[in-house]
Amino acid sequence: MGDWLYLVIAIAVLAVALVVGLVVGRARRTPSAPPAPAPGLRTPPPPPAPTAAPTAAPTTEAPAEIPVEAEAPAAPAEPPAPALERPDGTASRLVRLRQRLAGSQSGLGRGLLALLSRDRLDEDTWESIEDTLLTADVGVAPTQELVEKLRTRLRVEGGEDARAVLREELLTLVDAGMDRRLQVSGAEGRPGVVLVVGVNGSGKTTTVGKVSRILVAEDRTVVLGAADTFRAAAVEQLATWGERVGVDVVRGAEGTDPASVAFEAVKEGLDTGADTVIVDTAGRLQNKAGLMDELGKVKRVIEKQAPVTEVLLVLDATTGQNGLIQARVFSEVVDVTGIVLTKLDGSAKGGIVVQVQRELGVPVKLVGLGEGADDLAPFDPGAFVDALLG
Ligand SMILES: Nc1nc2c(ncn2[C@@H]2O[C@H](COP(=O)(O)OP(=O)(O)OP(=O)(O)O)[C@@H](O)[C@H]2O)c(=O)[nH]1
Repeated sequence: MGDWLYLVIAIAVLAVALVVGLVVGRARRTPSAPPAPAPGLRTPPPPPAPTAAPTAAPTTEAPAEIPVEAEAPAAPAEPPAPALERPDGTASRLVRLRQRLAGSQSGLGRGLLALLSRDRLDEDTWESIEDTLLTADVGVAPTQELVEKLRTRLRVEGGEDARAVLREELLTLVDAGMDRRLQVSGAEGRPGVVLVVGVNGSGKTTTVGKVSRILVAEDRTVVLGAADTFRAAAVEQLATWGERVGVDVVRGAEGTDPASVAFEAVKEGLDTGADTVIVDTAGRLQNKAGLMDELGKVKRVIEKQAPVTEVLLVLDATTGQNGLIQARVFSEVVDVTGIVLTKLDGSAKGGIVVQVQRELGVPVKLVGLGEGADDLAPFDPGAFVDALLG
């Protein structure tokens, strides 16, 4: 009986120990509840449960197909459309370019004023005045005229206001009365057509691009015709000018007949109701007959659809007498209606304005004053003479 009692007690103790052990073990495995967040604080969302990395089962079978969505490469993002440039408006352009003009031309006026302000205007001084004018490319006849007038006026009126007298006479020489407006509008619902001519390297293509920016700044719609098909780079250059301001450029492959490109450009201008079509041309000056053939044909073909409203001759101001000879040839081949004098920023020879107007009887309408996209300004005689006088 005593043995049985010991056995029952031992079994009971064991059973209790087993139950206690089980309860403690479960309590350790059960995570405790997170503490309640303090009032006013936001608990960050729990991090996403990590997904198990797919384990590639070593198998000889073909790999299971991966869902298309997961496998398909992301669609290539559309390249962002290039932002269109907003060209300089006329007012800010003029202020900036006047300063540049003054910087390049002030030597001539300052030189003349220094000579005219001498106490005694002897023959040597007048000779120096003539030399200064000739060096600035004013030309022989205009120089003689100016010197004669200055001599007379200063003798009669005295030399107190030499600057005012010189300003007036220079203005007369530059001919402030000429009509310098660009004819960029057509009639009867047709676009204005501007034909741009000149020898290679004078700045034709650049001028076409710059003029288109002036028109875009005035909210006009423009089409460009890259009829300088002689040089592929010129076509590319014009395409870039057009892209920058969102202007359509009609182009042909290298060697295409320039007249057909000009025709297509004007046709597009008509079809789209553009305000102005500007046609760049190749200026090969191989011989006058060839040039006449080429430009004559371009003009004739354009005029089947709309009259040419402006023929701009582009001249490089740094080429002096050479530029004048070219100007003469072009004006015999086409009816030039306006001159664009480029690279005036790189030349102190602003006097070329006077000579070229005299030679051709056509006004300088625009001046190029740098390689920047908006470095082209309408020619303003008053501002020009003021720039000369410094
Ligand atoms: N400094 C200065 N450079 C200019 C000006 N106008 C044009 N140029 C530069 O002159 C060079 C020739 O200009 P283009 O427009 O290619 O000349 P182009 O007459 O069209 O010549 P082709 O395309 O060969 O027919 C370029 O490097 C222009 O940046 C200007 O007013 N000032």
